[in-house]
Amino acid sequence: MINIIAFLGPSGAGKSTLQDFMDIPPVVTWTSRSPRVGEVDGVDYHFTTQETIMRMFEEGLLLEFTQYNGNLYATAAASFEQVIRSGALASVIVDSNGASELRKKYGERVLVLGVYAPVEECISRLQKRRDPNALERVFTYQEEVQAMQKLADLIVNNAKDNWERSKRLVQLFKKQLFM
Ligand SMILES: Nc1ncnc2c1ncn2[C@@H]1O[C@H](COP(=O)(O)OP(=O)(O)OP(=O)(O)O)[C@@H](O)[C@H]1O
Ligand SMILES: Nc1nc2c(ncn2[C@@H]2O[C@H](COP(=O)(O)O)[C@@H](O)[C@H]2O)c(=O)[nH]1
Repeated sequence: MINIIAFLGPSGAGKSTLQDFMDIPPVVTWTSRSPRVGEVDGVDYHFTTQETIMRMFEEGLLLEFTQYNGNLYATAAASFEQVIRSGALASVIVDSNGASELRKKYGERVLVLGVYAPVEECISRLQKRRDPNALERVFTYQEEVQAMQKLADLIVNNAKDNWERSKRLVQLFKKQLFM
């Protein structure tokens, strides 16, 4: 039985877009980065400080945490315990560290959904988003795609001319989960 869909892939590939489209309740993770325009605390992330995340780690409250682009990102263990206990289905966006830890802890209950797009498209999407770290974010593109290829159970090519197929694939996949 699958309880957790973990979206994995390089920055700008379209993980959040496909997560929204799939419409499976998200697990809200923690970050020390500042909110982007339009992001809401408790919805997009629990926005907090590095110190709070480190304290949560010391108190054993985290399943894992990672550093990305100068900020910390963390998943709280309790969010997943609740999903597993209730037999619900939830989705989360993580990097390869998060995906590995989820897999280690919950095995077959986790499905890793890889999302990628060509690097030049990722750059232009991040620039359109006015991301101040657009180029830094794609420095690690190659290694993130390699990690995704190793860890993902299913990979979606989310290039712009493939959008209709990406949507169809995640829709079909969601249907399967409820059958
Ligand atoms: N198939 C697509 N074609 C064109 N634009 C797309 C496509 N998918 C997503 N986008 C756009 O690309 C931008 C980045 O998408 P999104 O935020 O979903 O990426 P992400 O993988 O979650 O990125 P990050 O890890 O940096 O948060 C958004 O503006 C989104 O609307
Ligand atoms: N290991 C974890 N990685 C996470 C978590 N939450 C997000 N992420 C990763 O960070 C990037 C960047 O996110 P952004 O919102 O600043 O664009 C994201 O793509 C994920 O790969 C987490 O809790 N743990």
